[in-house]
Order: sequence, then C-alpha cells, then structure tokens
Amino acid sequence: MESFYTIQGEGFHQGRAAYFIRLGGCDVGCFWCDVKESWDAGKHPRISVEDIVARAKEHPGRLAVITGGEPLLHDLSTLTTKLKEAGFETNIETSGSSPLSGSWDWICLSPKKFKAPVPEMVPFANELKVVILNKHDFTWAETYASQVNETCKLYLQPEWDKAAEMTPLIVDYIKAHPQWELSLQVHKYIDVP
Ligand SMILES: C[S@@+](CC[C@H](N)C(=O)[O-])C[C@H]1O[C@@H](n2cnc3c(N)ncnc32)[C@H](O)[C@@H]1O
Ligand SMILES: Nc1nc2[nH]cc(C(=O)O)c2c(=O)[nH]1
Ligand code: SF4
Ligand SMILES: [Mg+2]
Repeated sequence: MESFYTIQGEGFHQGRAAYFIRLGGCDVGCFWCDVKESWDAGKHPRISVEDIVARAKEHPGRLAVITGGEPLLHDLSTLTTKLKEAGFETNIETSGSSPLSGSWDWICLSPKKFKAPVPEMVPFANELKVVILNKHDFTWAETYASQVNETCKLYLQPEWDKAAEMTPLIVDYIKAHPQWELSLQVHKYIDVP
C-alpha cells in the first residue's frame, strides 16, 4: 500500500528510525482500525520485492517494519529474506490471525477479538501489544499474556479515539499489574507518519 521512513511510534522499539512497509489487505475488520484504507489489497499498486528493498535502502536506517493491513495474509518469506540480505533487521506488526511466514528479528502480536490469532504463532511473539478500547479488553489482554513465551514483553495501548478515557484506567491497571507497560502511539502526538 505504502512505505515510509519514520520513527517507530509504538511498543518496544518506539523511538527508533524505521522503514515501514505497509502491505494491502486485511480480513480482520476492527471497527476502530486507524488504517481502513489498507483493507482492500486490490486498491493498491503491486510492487516487486526488489523495488521495495531498493527503496528501503535509500535511507540510512536498517530497521524494517512490515505492517498493513494484515501482513500475514501474504507469504513473507521472500521479502524478509531479501531485506535481511540487504542488512535489515526485520520486525512485523501483526494480529496473528493468519499463519506465520517469514524470517523475523521481532514479532509484535496484537490480538484482535474480531479474528483471533492462530494458536501456533502465539509462542513466537516477542511483544504482545493489546489495544484497549473498553474494560473487557484487559481480560482479553490477560488471555494472551498467559499464552505467550515468558520472555515476551507486555504492552497495553489505548485505542486512539478512546485514549482520553482509557489511558487513566490503563495507568491504574499497570500500577496494579506491573508486568505490563504502556505503549502510546507517539507518532500521532508528534504528527509524523
Ligand atoms: C494498523 S495495525 C496493522 C498490523 C496488524 N493488522 C495488526 O493489527 O497488528 C498496526 C498496529 O496499530 C494498532 N492499531 C490500529 N488501530 C488502532 C487504534 N485506533 N488505536 C490504537 N492502536 C491501533 C494495531 O493494534 C496494531 O498494533
Ligand atoms: N510511526 C509509526 N509507528 C508505527 N508503529 C506501528 C505502526 C503501524 O501502523 O503498524 C506505525 C505507524 O503507522 N507509524
Ligand atoms: S487487524 Fe490490524 S489492519 Fe486489520 S482491521 Fe485490525 S487493526 Fe486494522
Ligand atoms: Mg499505524
């Protein structure tokens, strides 16, 4: 769909320069999704892996973040292999709702109630990042926290339009459950892509 060089605004790698590769297509349908224009893959141009990697190499950073849409609707083996050959660290942002493919340095799993993760991929998550829209989402977050690897980092991220209401509840929750950390969508506060 698009690619852009910016800073990672969320989660463990927040603050790092990163080349984002946003792939078209999503079959999850979160009603609060902040990139609904990504859902229909047919509305976006097809670009070869070689061209994606060549464009990424125009920038000095060597962290690539594959996102979407739901990137795991695509077989990501070739893309990640070529990015690694070019010296990139490969990170993915995924709902985990389709089978895992690709070669990853970091997997950020953000499970969605609308299409739950495939159970086989959950233990591979390096980071669990749950969007909090309402109080029940804390229960949803704990359901996945109990399934990830013990080294997996745990983040709660307020849904953007509900952030004023939910962030204080998240802060209280983290104070009571300190295994969790806060993830804010910093790029939106500083108005970068
Ligand atoms: C647009 S999604 C694309 C990757 C993948 N489909 C997923 O959901 O993880 C990228 C990240 O943004 C988060 N996100 C999407 N809409 C959001 C919103 N309105 N508020 C907060 N986070 C949001 C997702 O949970 C995910 O962690
Ligand atoms: N700066 C910035 N950081 C991000 N982290 C995850 C994003 C995503 O949409 O996957 C994202 C994004 O869209 N922009
Ligand atoms: S899974 Fe990700 S891209 Fe798909 S609708 Fe949900 S937040 Fe948006
Ligand atoms: Mg985003």
